[in-house]
Amino acid sequence: MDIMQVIKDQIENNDILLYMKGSPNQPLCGFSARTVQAVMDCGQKFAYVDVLSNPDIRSNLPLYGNWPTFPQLWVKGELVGGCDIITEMHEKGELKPLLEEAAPAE
Ligand SMILES: N[C@@H](CCC(=O)N[C@@H](CS)C(=O)NCC(=O)O)C(=O)O
Ligand code: FES
Repeated sequence: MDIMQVIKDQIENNDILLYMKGSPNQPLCGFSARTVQAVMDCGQKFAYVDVLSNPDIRSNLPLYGNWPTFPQLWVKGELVGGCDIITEMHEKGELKPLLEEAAPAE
């Protein structure tokens, strides 16, 4: 499948999706570590893609979303931001309500 279609499917099929370096339990960069910590603090389930083990996604997602770096948090099909934006939103108390709104009701 076309890589842009793979990315589109991932974004459309996961309401909370974090593209990061490494995994939530083992982030492999400080930017990804800080971001995944903020997301985990909010207590909702989320999907992630490790761009270090997916080089095609690493090289093409920046074109897809017009955002050059990782991490990238996508919520309900939209790019919310990277490390700076997500940690700032978390500090302001804005991240948790956004993720609660996006998460499927249990
Ligand atoms: N200011 C950025 C910091 C993230 C950043 O600079 N990421 C770099 C280093 S991890 C990156 O993704 N570079 C492109 C690449 O490694 O493919 C943010 O808020 O997310
Ligand atoms: S991997 Fe070097 S700054 Fe993220």
